[in-house]
Amino acid sequence: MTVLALHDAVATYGEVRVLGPLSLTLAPAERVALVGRSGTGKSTLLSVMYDRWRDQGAALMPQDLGLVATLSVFHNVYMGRLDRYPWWRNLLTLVRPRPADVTQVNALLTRLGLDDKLWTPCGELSGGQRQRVAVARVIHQCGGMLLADEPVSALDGPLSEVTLTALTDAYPTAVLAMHDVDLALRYCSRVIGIQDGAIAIDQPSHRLSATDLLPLY
Ligand SMILES: Nc1ncnc2c1ncn2[C@@H]1O[C@H](COP(=O)(O)OP(=O)(O)OP(=O)(O)O)[C@@H](O)[C@H]1O
Repeated sequence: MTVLALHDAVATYGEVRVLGPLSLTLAPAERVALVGRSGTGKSTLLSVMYDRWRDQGAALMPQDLGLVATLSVFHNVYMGRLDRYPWWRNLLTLVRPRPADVTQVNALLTRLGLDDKLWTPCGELSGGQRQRVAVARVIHQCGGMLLADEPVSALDGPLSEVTLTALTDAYPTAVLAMHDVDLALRYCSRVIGIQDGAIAIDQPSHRLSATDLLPLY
């Protein structure tokens, strides 16, 4: 991956500008936390990044997860790679999953504490379980970089740590919108604080403490 850049990016809804103009660069192996008050523009910035960088391999885990409730956990995770395979392979997998795919998906689910849910429809899972399925799907996708919107907001304690470790092992280059500033400081090398659609803080994590981020909230 080369350095990625946004120059004077702007986002509007109707007549209302909610983001920018905003510029930033992202270097390979840089892990960025986006922090800031609810409604300040973090999701909007992630979607601008996804629009710009998807052709360069960016993978997105959206805040609403985008799972198919009637399909099993296996099939939802498999969907991370739908566009890699021909249509007939994907169609066959719907009816009769290949053992190699099942083994691969199951290993990921085991790491995330979900292996007993392999064939459960996603509509029958708790919020935290569904969030981990979306994490497994984006890891399975094997993109060049990760854009994730609150990937562990429904998890706590060791589960949020296990999940963030799995995500960051799979994606050395990532931008994660996070509301937990302690996790953001521990798992990310750089913190960008967003305030009213603009960058208010942009610092390496080791130079910041949770108190430094309080003015954003
Ligand atoms: N579809 C939409 N139509 C109109 N306005 C929108 C839409 N989506 C978001 N907004 C507005 O854009 C602004 C930024 O929203 P955004 O979702 O990016 O914030 P956020 O920082 O991700 O919030 P949260 O932490 O609550 O997810 C907010 O003022 C919001 O009301």
